[in-house]
Amino acid sequence: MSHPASTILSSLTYTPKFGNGLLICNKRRVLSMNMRNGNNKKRSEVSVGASERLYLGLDFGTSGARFAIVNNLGTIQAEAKRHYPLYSNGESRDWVRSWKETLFLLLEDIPLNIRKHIVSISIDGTSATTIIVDSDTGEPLWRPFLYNESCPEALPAVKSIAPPNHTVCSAPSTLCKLVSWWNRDGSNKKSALLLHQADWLLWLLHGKLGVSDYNNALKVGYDPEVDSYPSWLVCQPYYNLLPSVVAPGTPIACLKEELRNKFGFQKDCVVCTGTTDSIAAFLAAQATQPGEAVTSLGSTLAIKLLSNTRIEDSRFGVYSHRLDDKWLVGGASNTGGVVLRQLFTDDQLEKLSEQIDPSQISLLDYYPLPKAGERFPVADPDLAPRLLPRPENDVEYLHGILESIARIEAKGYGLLKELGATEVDQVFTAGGGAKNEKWTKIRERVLGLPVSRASQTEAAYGTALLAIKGDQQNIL
Ligand SMILES: Nc1ncnc2c1ncn2[C@@H]1O[C@H](COP(=O)(O)OP(=O)(O)O)[C@@H](O)[C@H]1O
Ligand SMILES: O=C(CO)[C@H](O)[C@H](O)COP(=O)(O)O
Repeated sequence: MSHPASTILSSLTYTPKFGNGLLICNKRRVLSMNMRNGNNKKRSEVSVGASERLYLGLDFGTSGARFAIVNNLGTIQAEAKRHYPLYSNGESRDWVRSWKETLFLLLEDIPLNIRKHIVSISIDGTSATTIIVDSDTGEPLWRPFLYNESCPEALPAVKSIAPPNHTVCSAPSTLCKLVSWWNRDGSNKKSALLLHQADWLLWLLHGKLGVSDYNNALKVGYDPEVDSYPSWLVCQPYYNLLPSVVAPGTPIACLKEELRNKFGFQKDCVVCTGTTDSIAAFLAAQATQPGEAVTSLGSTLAIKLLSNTRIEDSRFGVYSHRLDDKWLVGGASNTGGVVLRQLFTDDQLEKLSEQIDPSQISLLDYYPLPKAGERFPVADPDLAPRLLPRPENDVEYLHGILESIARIEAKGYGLLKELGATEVDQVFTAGGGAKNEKWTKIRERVLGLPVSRASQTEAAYGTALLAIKGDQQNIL
């Protein structure tokens, strides 16, 4: 069974290069948009060949969503990103409304002369972000469980049915979220269905309810090695809530007619299953050899190491996603950019980072977390943040935080080696932190490995590769 994007990666003969012209608009409109053409000059309108086929990848990350549009050579034609609008639903945030609005705003942001050339669409979302919906209408029955939300009260029940140290045996797992909802009084168990964030957003486009991919379904218990749910899960009373599962980048249906007519997409534009955001980042980096790894430095720190061996150990938050005949071994920490954003603006990060000497070891020893709770390389829902003592000098403070996050990254890769994964020999960086060259140097020193910025740092690019794969399957 091959991972859909791996054959795409091998067939890409063109390493896309692009300029960096940005069109910054006000908040209500697109946050930024790049439009390219083959020779990389930024244009207000990209000229598209009359018969050119374009591919749309949408990344729904932690802090915002982006799209990348590529041609069949992987050349970027357009990109844009938006922060999520803030809506509240009583005392909690209305994430579902934010995600849905952002999806259709991003579709509107695509220039019309590009939209009509898009023949395939895919979406990635944050892993284990879970929505329980009405199986008839697709409308959410409850608020979503976010990727980093823990349901420790469900852990004993999950541990009682799953094999020891299975991926689902961790409080933030999708299965713990499902069991937590199932055990709530008043849950409408009769017509309920579990979807992941990417599945639900894709359903808005194709209208076929109840389909997921084997990356998103990993943390509810799906086994990508045998391509089925395990028997210990099939016999559970909530089994019928689980979505059907296919490979990422599998065409599900054509874009709904009402959307085709509203936005001016191609008549036969297909909508394909997606993946998770850190796998999309791995696909974007186009790492193909065992030992190569991608660290996603987004709001969170997620590491993915291409390994010949599959490793699973929920005691440390380690699990493996399937990629072709190999495994993406890794985990996701709650540390990362979200802590930086709590303390500094992006401009401050840039100016303070310029003053850091990455060759100097920081003696400040922090564990930067946005709040209590860690998933990997320590799986502890009660682990407290450690960000004190704060020095007078913010350059010194930021240096200590960046170095402490690098130490967490190093601990993660060291743990994968101890557990038997292929040893890491090169790290590519994706996500917002990839632009910080001083941080890259600190990480090289702490990891003792070559660290570089991935050729494509946006997960949306990896998801656009899945859309290419879906178009090539011609199965609709
Ligand atoms: N120069 C920088 N150095 C380090 N981190 C940065 C820098 N600029 C932005 N970031 C961080 O990048 C993160 C956003 O990255 P992104 O990949 O968009 O996140 P996500 O997809 O998880 O929402 C923010 O948390 C921000 O703090
Ligand atoms: O941290 C996250 C959100 O950004 C996700 O948990 C991240 O996607 C890691 O999960 P996976 O390894 O399943 O992709």
